[in-house]
Amino acid sequence: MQFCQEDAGEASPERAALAAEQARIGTMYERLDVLRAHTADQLAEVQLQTHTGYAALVERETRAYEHARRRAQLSAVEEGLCFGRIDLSYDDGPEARYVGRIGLRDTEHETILVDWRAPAARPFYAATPSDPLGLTRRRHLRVRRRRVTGLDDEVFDSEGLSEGDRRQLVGEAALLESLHRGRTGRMADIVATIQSEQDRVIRARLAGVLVVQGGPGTGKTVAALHRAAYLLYTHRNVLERRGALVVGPNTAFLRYVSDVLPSLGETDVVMRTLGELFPGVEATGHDPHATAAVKGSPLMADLVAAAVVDRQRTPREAFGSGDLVVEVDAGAITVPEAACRRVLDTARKLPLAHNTARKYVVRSLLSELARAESTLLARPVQDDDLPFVGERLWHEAPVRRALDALWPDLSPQRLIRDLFSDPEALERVGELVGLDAESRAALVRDPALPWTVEDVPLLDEAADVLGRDDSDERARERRAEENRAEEVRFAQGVLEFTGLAEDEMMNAEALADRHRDEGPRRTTAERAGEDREWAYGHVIVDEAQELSPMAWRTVMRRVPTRSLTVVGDVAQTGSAAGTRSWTDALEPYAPGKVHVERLLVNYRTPAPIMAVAADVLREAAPGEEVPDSVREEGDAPRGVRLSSLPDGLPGVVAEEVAAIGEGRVAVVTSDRHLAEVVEALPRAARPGTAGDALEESVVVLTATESKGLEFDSVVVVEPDALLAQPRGANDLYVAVTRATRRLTVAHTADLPGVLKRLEG
Ligand SMILES: Nc1ncnc2c1ncn2[C@@H]1O[C@H](COP(=O)(O)OP(=O)(O)OP(=O)(O)O)[C@@H](O)[C@H]1O
Repeated sequence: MQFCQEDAGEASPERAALAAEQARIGTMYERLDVLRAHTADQLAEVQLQTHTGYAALVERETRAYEHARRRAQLSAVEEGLCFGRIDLSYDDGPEARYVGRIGLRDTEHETILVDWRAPAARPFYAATPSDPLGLTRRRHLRVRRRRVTGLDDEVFDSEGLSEGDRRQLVGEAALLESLHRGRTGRMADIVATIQSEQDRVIRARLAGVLVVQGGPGTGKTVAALHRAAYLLYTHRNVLERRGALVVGPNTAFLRYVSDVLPSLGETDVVMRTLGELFPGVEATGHDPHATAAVKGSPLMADLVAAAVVDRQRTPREAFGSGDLVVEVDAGAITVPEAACRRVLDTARKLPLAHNTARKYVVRSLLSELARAESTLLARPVQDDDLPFVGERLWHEAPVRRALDALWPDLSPQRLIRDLFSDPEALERVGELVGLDAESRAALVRDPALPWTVEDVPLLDEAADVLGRDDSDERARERRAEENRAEEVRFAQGVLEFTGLAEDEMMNAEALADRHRDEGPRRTTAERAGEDREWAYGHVIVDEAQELSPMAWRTVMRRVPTRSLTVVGDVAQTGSAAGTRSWTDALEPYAPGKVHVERLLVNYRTPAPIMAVAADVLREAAPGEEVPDSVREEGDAPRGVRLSSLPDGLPGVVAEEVAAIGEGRVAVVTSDRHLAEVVEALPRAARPGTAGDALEESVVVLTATESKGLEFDSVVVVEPDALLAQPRGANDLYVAVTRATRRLTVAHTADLPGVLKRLEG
């Protein structure tokens, strides 16, 4: 049942209902205005405080931080502050509960608006006719600029409604209205129209690995982002300290989804592509399919470990002589082979990473060299003095060079660059771990080339095996830890003294953390983003089917608690070493703790386009189900035969631009035709160039780049070339499922069999 301002008659009950809701909504906005003014006053007042001393400073900074955050939150909720109402029936009478972006209380502390993430709001999303959760009615409110423009009611009246399907949509009219809106190049939040199957995903418990598997357009991404907002709200204490990380396939995608969390009032989340997970490297390019397949394979972990051992050499391996002979100022000094071997064997057995064990190697060999020098000079030296003599020798270049050749200080970049640019080393190390000649050849690269996305997990693996000589740092940390308990006690005192503890603005641990070395200005997200070893409280991985076994190792290092949301569709896997089975990929990391939820309804693509997609899916992933489209009706997809791309494509694209009006068109092509398509459409945008390509009216993308995105109209170019790519059927499936309204397939050759439906 649905009504809006325009169709409400003079004194109709509908008009009365609108007026009543308008009054309620008006009260909420009045309250919002009061709170905003109050928060602005509080912030100004805090900023003017001039008391000195640590407690006053802490109080000022904590209050300023929280007031500023509250102010940002209050200003982000202006549009769509309240979007729903649920009516519940209790023995002692009915209750009407309003649901919105944030919670609000009136001056009497009575709740006038429930935060959408709060347990009290759950029935709004989760109730179905077969399980109404105590609701008699659910109402969606359409509000524009503080004015109630329409209502959409569902009555959960057991007398009047038949047993419904559990998957029945909630608020169908509100949902369809939001789905019909033109695309803007940025994903919007769906807080007003979350569906019950999505709500289960959003509110699932924090612990363990939640996999959200679903076909294209089933709302996996948007549900995962709402889950992040929900978790940050519900588990603020844990997540504020450890932070949350969202991993997406590329920067265009991250930009596409970047408005969702701020619109839900959450800004403190780290968003990274896989190519950015290793601080200091920003990889965007990909390796060719064959190389990517090798680099993603779990054998690479063995290869990296073996490459490190390969750099730990005896004098014979490094210089061709059994003894270590070094030319120093005093003359040639010699450490016998047996002594060298003893030091190196011991170092290899130490339970230490390579760079940490180096300290032992260097110290021990310097002592041996010091002894050798004293023999050469016939000047006996006491054992106690060896370190000093060694220290002096360390300043002689030949000594450093010799020790570096035996056990070098290695950065991950140096290890991988040296290995991949040295076919002999690759052969030596590769053979040890069982890597065949073809795979070894695929790894050889020019050291001057930039890192690829597929290199990043290898660098991360190397960093793990190499370790860092962080003994100074650790000594500092030990001292800091000793102070920490004291600081937490002190912070607790400050919180109690200032009354901040009662306001629940902050806990003592978080306050103590904030005032440690780094000072209060850096947010958790900033600190986490720069630290490779940061352990996040929760990690969300989107388009997760693209992750190789090596990439999973990288992600898992960032979340030792294994609290993850993994979002993807194994039918869309395009990358060479991508995931085919969630269980195989994830169970080893969290045995018994992997839970798969399936989303089955497609909110993006109308049924006529999904019929085309279904034919492609049978080829790409036989046995996988095509999700049901919410929208039955839609423009018929079409095939257009062109004499050539330059002659025909601009006309097809112009027709699409005209057909969709304000919306966005994507031209999706194979890697092979990319340059030709770009040339044929000189005014179309490309990702990675200035500005936001997705906000332009026409953008050209490869199938890989189009993953996770959506457009009002999609023109797929030369489908046979897409099919000919490795995992080409998956790529074509991705391409044809990006459209929200129109799909055109432009081709110069015959249409491939899977698209025969478009002939005629
Ligand atoms: N409950 C909902 N209300 C309104 N819009 C929705 C809802 N669920 C999903 N959508 C919309 O459907 C579209 C597809 O959602 P999303 O991109 O999250 O799907 P996906 O499953 O991640 O797709 P893909 O696998 O193709 O990347 C988006 O525009 C999203 O806003």
